[in-house]
Amino acid sequence: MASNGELHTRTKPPPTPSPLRFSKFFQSNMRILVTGGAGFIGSHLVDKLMENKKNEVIVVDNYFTGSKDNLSRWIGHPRFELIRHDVTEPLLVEVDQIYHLACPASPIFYKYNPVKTIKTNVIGTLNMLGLAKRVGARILFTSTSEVYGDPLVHPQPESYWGNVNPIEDFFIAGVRSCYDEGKRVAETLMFDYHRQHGIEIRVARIFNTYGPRMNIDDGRVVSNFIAQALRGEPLTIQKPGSQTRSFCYVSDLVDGLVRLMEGDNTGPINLGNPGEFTVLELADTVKELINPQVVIKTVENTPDDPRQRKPDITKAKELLGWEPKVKLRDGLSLMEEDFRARLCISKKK
Ligand SMILES: NC(=O)c1ccc[n+]([C@@H]2O[C@H](COP(=O)([O-])OP(=O)(O)OC[C@H]3O[C@@H](n4cnc5c(N)ncnc54)[C@H](O)[C@@H]3O)[C@@H](O)[C@H]2O)c1
Ligand SMILES: O=c1ccn([C@@H]2O[C@H](COP(=O)(O)OP(=O)(O)O[C@H]3OC[C@@H](O)[C@H](O)[C@H]3O)[C@@H](O)[C@H]2O)c(=O)[nH]1
Repeated sequence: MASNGELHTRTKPPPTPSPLRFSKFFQSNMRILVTGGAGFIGSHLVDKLMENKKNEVIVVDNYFTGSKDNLSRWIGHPRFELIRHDVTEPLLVEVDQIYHLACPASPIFYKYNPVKTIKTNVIGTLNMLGLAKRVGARILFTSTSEVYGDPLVHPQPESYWGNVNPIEDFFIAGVRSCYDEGKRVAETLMFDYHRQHGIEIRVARIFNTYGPRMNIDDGRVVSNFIAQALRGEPLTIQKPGSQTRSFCYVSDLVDGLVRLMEGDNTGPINLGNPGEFTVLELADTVKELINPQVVIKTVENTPDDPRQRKPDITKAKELLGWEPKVKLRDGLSLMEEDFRARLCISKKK
C-alpha cells in the first residue's frame, strides 16, 4: 500500500541497493544524481543537497537550457561532479538516489524541438529508470501541472485525470502536447517500473515555479515581466490576461522535492503555491514593485494555453507536512535583485 492511500501492487521486491549501504566500518556518503541539475530548479536543488556533508552530488546535463554558471560555486568541490550528458543516451553511474529533472520547461524551449522533448521525457525517463533498477536507487521524477492540460476541475487535485489536447496539428506550429503527453507517459513509466520491478519511485507534479537564476530570456511569464520592467520595455500580456497561474518560489519547491524524496509516499503529489493570480494581476504587481512607468501591452497568445491553474495541496500538507512560505511579492523582490545583478541595472536611489 503506497502511503498516499492508493494501492500500487509490486510484483517484485525493490532491487537491492549497493553493498556500500550496509558497510559496517565505513559510513559511505549518499550519492545523489541530479539530471537537469544545471537548470533553474536543478541548481537550487543541488545547493540544498550540497548543504549536507554526507551527500555527494553528480549532475548530468546537456546544457540545452541550463548553464555551468548556475553551478559555478560547486565546480571543483570534492563532493561534486558535473557530467555533460544527454539523458536520451544510457548512463552508467553508481548512485543511491536520482532526482530526474532533465527536460526543457519553458514553452518556447519545449516547443523548439518537440520530437526531442518527447524523447527526453520518454527515452530519458526509461534510461533513468533502467539505471535505478540496476543500482537499486530511489528515483524522483519532476512531472508538471501541465498533465492536467486546460483543467475542467478547479483547483486541481491529484485524482483529476486532466484535459490535454494530444493532437500535434500540422497547421498549428508548436502545440504543447510534446511536453504534456511526454510527462504523462513518463509518469506511467514510473508507476509501471514500480509495479513490475519494485523500483522505489516518487512523482512530483510541479506548478509554475519562479526565482533567481531563471534564464533572462527564458520566455516564461515571471522572468519575461521582470526583465521587461527592468529594461523599460512593455510587459507583454498574452490574451486574454484573465488566465490564472499559481506561482511558487523556488526555495519552497526545493524543500517539497526533498521531503518527497525522503518520505514514504510515491505520489503523484502536487507541489505548488495555491495563491492564484491572473496574468494581468501579475503584470500590475511587477509594474508597481519594479517600474511604475512601464506600459502593459496585450499580444496574441499561443494555442491551447490553459485558462486556469491552481494546485490542491491537501496531500502535500498531510503526507509531507509541506506548504509554501514565500509570498509572491517577496519572491518577486528576491528575483528582481538577481535580475538586476545579471542585467547590470542598479536600483535608482
Ligand atoms: N519551473 C517550473 O515552473 C516547472 C513546472 C513544472 C515542472 N517543471 C519541471 O522541473 C524540471 C526543471 O525545470 P526548470 O524550470 O528548472 O527548467 P530548466 O530548463 O531551467 O532546466 C532543465 C534542465 O534540463 C536540461 N536538459 C534538457 N534536456 C536534457 C537532456 N535531454 N539531457 C540532459 N539534460 C537536459 C537543461 O539543459 C536544463 O539544465 C523539468 O523537468 C520541468 O519539466 C518545472
Ligand atoms: O510574456 C508572457 C509570457 C507568458 N504569458 C502568459 O502567462 C501564462 C504562463 O505562461 P508561462 O510560459 O510562464 O508558463 P505556462 O504556465 O504556460 O507553462 C508552464 O507550466 C508549468 C511548467 O511545466 C512549465 O514551466 C511551463 O510549461 C500563460 O497564460 C501565458 O500566455 C504572458 O502573458 N506573457
